[in-house]
Order: sequence, then C-alpha cells, then structure tokens
Amino acid sequence: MSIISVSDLTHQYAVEGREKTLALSNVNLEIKKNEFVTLLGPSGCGKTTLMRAIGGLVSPTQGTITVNGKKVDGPNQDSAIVFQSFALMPWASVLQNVTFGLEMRGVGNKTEREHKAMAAIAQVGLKGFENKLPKELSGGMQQRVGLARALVVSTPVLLMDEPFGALDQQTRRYMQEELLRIWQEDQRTVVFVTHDMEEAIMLADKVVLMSARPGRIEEVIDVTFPRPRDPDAVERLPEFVELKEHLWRRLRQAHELNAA
Ligand SMILES: Nc1ncnc2c1ncn2[C@@H]1O[C@H](COP(=O)(O)OP(=O)(O)OP(=O)(O)O)[C@@H](O)[C@H]1O
Repeated sequence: MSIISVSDLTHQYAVEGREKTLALSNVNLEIKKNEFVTLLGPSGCGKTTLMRAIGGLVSPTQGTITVNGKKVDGPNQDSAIVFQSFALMPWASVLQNVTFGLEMRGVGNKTEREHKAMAAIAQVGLKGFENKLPKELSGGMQQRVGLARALVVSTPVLLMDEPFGALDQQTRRYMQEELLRIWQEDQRTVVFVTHDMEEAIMLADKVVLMSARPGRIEEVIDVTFPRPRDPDAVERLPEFVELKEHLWRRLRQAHELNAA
C-alpha cells in the first residue's frame, strides 16, 4: 500500500513575460510506507519541483498527488521539508528554530513544544547547543538543526531537497550515516533529492531515475543491500560499483540526448 501516490503529474512554470518551462511531464510514482526513496537526475530535470509538489509547495498544472490517503492541495501535516540552504532563522537560537515549526502548527503549549524540541535536538546529536545561534555552528551542525526542525513535527513523510549538497565531503558522509541511523530508529518515509549517484544508492531502498527536462520517470531501481548499512563497506561491493556504472550510463545518455 502506497503512502505517496503521484498520478499523471505535469507541471509548467509560467513566469510573466518569460517563456514557459515544462518542468515535469506525466510523472507516475508510488512510494510505500517507510521506504527511503532517492530522486536522481540531471540538473534541472524537475527533482525539486516533484518533491515540492509532494509537499504541497507547488500546485501542479495537471495530475494528482495523494499523501497518507489525502489529496495534496497545499502544505499539510503529512510532510516536512529539509532544505539544502538550511533555511534557519539567523536571529533565533537552535531551540527557537526547532520549536518554531511546532508553534506554526499549533502544537501543545510552550513547555510541551520545548520538550519535544529538546528530544529532536538530542536525536540529531546537538544536545548542549540549544542556546547557540546558527552562525555559531558549523554547516553540518546547521543542517542538523534543519533536520531536527523537520523531525520534531513527527510527520509520516520527510522530504529532503539535496540536504547535504552544501557540506564538505567528510561532513556529508557523516550526515548520511546519521540520517540512516535516525531513519532506522524512527521509521518514516523519506523522499531525498540528490544529484550524487553514490549518495542516491547508499541511502535508498529505491532510486528513482528521472530523465532530462521535462522530467519523466526513466527507471526505478531497487537497492537491496542489507541494513544497517556501513557506507564504507557498501561502496566496496561489486554490486554497488555495477549499479553506479549503470546509473552513470543512463545519466550520460540523458545528458547527451538533452544536448543533441
Ligand atoms: N519558480 C520557478 N519559476 C520558473 N521556472 C522554474 C522555477 N523553479 C524551477 N524552474 C525551472 O524548472 C525546471 C526544473 O527545476 P527543478 O529545480 O525542479 O530541477 P532540479 O532537477 O531540482 O534541478 P537541480 O538538480 O539543478 O537542483 C528548471 O528548468 C528550472 O529552471
């Protein structure tokens, strides 16, 4: 049974005075409860648009999306988003940044909100940093705050838009491991946008490969490496290398078709 169901989704951006951009064309996708799905595809193929549409931040031109049995028609209680740019309030402490989403959703009283926020802050390994401002934290720590802010609202679906794209390689690897640990502990459905093939394979139960713009689903690949996964060990498996070569070939074809 799918928790996310995307049917015949098409989206065209129309900016006044500019040529229209067909970002997605006839996308169909089913995602099961607690699945970890990565969306991979060439730059500009519509990954972010698809993820935002699932989160209700983009109203598609055509087609329907249901999340948790409800038709999506705007931001809702079923999904939370982690952005690449962290999107933290610079003047607010870690604790205030994390409680903000709860406040916006009208959850509990101040004490209850702070209690929940402290648990999420601990879950992402930031206990002791709750009174710091974002600028006092490293990029990896700021993204942990972004993650805590999304986790605290306890939505069944977590949408992540290249959340580790701005981090250095080492921090990125560490955050991937942390995310897998949290997801393993606290099962929920994750849709994770990336253009990094290794990241897409490492994290996923399913890699959804999209074509160049207008984005369509090219292929859905099941990734069956056992969990919990140790990224360093997985990377050395011949199956991992084969899968990476396969994705690389497909992405290159998409790029060449696009350039032709
Ligand atoms: N708000 C917008 N207004 C107009 N066009 C947009 C808007 N957002 C995205 N687009 C266009 O829609 C297409 C898909 O963009 P989108 O950001 O979804 O792709 P993406 O696959 O996430 O890209 P990347 O990997 O480079 O982040 C692109 O051509 C982009 O220029």
